[in-house]
Amino acid sequence: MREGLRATLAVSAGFWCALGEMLRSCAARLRMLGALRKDEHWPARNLGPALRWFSSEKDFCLPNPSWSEDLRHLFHQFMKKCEDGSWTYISEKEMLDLQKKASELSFQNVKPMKKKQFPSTLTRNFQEGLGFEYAMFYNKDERRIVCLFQGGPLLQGFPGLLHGGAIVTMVDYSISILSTKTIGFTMTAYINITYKRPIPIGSVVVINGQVDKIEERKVFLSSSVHSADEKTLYSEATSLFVQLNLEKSET
Ligand SMILES: CCCCCCCCCCCCCCCC(=O)SCCNC(=O)CCNC(=O)[C@H](O)C(C)(C)COP(=O)(O)OP(=O)(O)OC[C@H]1O[C@@H](n2cnc3c(N)ncnc32)[C@H](O)[C@@H]1OP(=O)(O)O
Repeated sequence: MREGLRATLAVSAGFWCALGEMLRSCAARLRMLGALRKDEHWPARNLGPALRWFSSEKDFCLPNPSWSEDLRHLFHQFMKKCEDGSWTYISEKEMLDLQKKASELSFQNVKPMKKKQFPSTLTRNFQEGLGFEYAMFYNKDERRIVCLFQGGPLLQGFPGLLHGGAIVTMVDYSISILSTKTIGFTMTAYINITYKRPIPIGSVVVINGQVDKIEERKVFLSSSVHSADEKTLYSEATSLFVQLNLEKSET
């Protein structure tokens, strides 16, 4: 009898503990949402207009008011490098054209997307200054890409620091454009990134990507992420991109 009572008490204590934990977690979430809603930058109330579609005409790679002095300075430096033709600026239109072409591909049983079915790429789905602010430059002869990147507050991981997933997203996106421009449409087979120093939110970093080797459909690339003054090495990555085998996948 006593054993039964003890077991019942243990079960009910466990139940109340679990319920308490659940309520505390709900309260914390509500507090967080409340705090975010008070933040004037929080876009949740305004998600509709925040979505950018394939058809967007605006060049989001050009400077906007959220860009820091460092980002503007580097952007103008690279625009100068474009004057002799060694480097070319990759406009939003060029990226969207690539994306549109990619959306028309039929491979690995994925049906081509209908026009306007999906919003723009992940890196462009944030309001100005809150997510990924970047501009890219391509050097065809050297098979290199440079991405000037300023990560906003919605990309936070540890307080005040960029999330590693956001960093690798920007690296992956930059070198995916490089490999696609080098041999045609490719997909990431692997990317191996080492995070050496944390990146503060809002700071400007320079992503350098280069093609190391091409073996038939395989493109091996390496990349680094440095501070704007090149003094700090934040991350390094090696990766393999594989050219899409469209013939194989269409069968
Ligand atoms: C569509 C792109 C648009 C880009 C335009 C840009 C702008 C606009 C869109 C923006 C887009 C951003 C995009 C970001 C980049 C992603 O985020 S891509 C998404 C993440 N990646 C994926 O989901 C890929 C999933 N994996 C796959 O689909 C397939 O495994 C792959 C990678 C396409 C390769 O498959 P496959 O064509 O059947 O090739 P397969 O015969 O298996 O392998 C070919 C060779 O590669 C080797 N290989 C394959 N995988 C591996 C591996 N993991 N490790 C080592 N070797 C490997 C094989 O051993 C083989 O070597 P060889 O025997 O020839 O020497």
